[in-house]
Amino acid sequence: MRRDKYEKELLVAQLAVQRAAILTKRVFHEKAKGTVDKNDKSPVTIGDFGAQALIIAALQHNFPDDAIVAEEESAKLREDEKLRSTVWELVKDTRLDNPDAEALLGGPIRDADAMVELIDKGNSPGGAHGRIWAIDPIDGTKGFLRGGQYAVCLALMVDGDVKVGALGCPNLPVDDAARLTAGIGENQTDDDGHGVLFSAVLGHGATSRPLATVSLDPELGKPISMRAIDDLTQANFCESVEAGHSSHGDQAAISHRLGITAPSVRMDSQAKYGSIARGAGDIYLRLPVSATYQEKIWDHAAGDLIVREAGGQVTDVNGKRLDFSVGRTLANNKGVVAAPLAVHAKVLEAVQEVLSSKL
Ligand SMILES: Nc1ncnc2c1ncn2[C@@H]1O[C@H](COP(=O)(O)O)[C@@H](O)[C@H]1OP(=O)(O)O
Ligand SMILES: [Mg+2]
Ligand SMILES: [Mg+2]
Ligand SMILES: [Mg+2]
Repeated sequence: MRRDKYEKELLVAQLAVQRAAILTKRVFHEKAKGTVDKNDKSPVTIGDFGAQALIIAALQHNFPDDAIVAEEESAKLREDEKLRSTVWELVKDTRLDNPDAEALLGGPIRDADAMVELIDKGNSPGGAHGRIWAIDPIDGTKGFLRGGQYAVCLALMVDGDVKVGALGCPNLPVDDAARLTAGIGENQTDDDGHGVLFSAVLGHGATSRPLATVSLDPELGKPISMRAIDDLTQANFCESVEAGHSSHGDQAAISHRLGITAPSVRMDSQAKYGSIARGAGDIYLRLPVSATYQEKIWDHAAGDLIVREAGGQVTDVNGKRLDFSVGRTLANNKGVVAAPLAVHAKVLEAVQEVLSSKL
């Protein structure tokens, strides 16, 4: 079956993520310099709002009829004049160092009022109909603050199915061959050799390219694929840093059951999906810690597609594909199990054995 290549959507998504990541990197460095408060939540707040505004501006310019589900809303900015002007100062001079690319995204936002309004365009309830973009302007808040991993995430869903995904990971190595190491979740840098942009279009594979390379050529990326692994004992698995986001205990039991000897690699954000998609790691486990938490679509949409297009399978703990068609959350799913297609069933079996042994 011939599938739509979504060329313009992919290009706009890539450039929008690249532009937003310029802003998040500036915020990170200004935090380090003490220009923004290091100790409260303000760096991430500034980065979240600024990145979301820039991405929505690009989407509205190119696809004005599309709906948007984004993580943040503008209430805090409307009531805090100082925060609003801090964010605006950053947004107003964040641009791509490529005039054609910048023009494609619609150029600068008009003023601070327009910026605040753009942020609120991300309030769609989501659902199973039409074109809906999902945005997480900074995924992995804690990683961003720690100087570990975070991601700028954007995906397009059409009738509830993810068609296009882009993930900007400023602190991951550019080199696809760099295996995950224990220290990747902290004290990373976005200097030379770091910053990668993963993307995928349904039916057309997944790619990676340097986050810093701004180009109007959507074909610039190198194809990525998961590592072929038949001996699961040699697998390398990754999980959240935060014990409150997924069950480290269950994940350790699953990995033990699979005979995996390497310790887990802990890192924040959808950088985990990108990392396994390019074979830097093999398995991503996200076992629920709470019976009530519903995963958000913007935390998974891009990563789910990128892993599947790289030869992986992504399901929940019951073996169901992630269902992006039911609103702003993955209300029909529990947890995430992502692994190369050939071994996913085996991993899922271990997941279910561990979970049923707890009942
Ligand atoms: N109680 C929770 N359980 C699972 N995920 C959570 C929870 N609270 C927040 N998150 C979100 O989980 C994602 C991070 O997951 P990870 O631990 O894999 O890095 C983030 O999107 C974070 O939001 P945020 O986007 O604000 O950082
Ligand atoms: Mg998130
Ligand atoms: Mg976020
Ligand atoms: Mg958040």
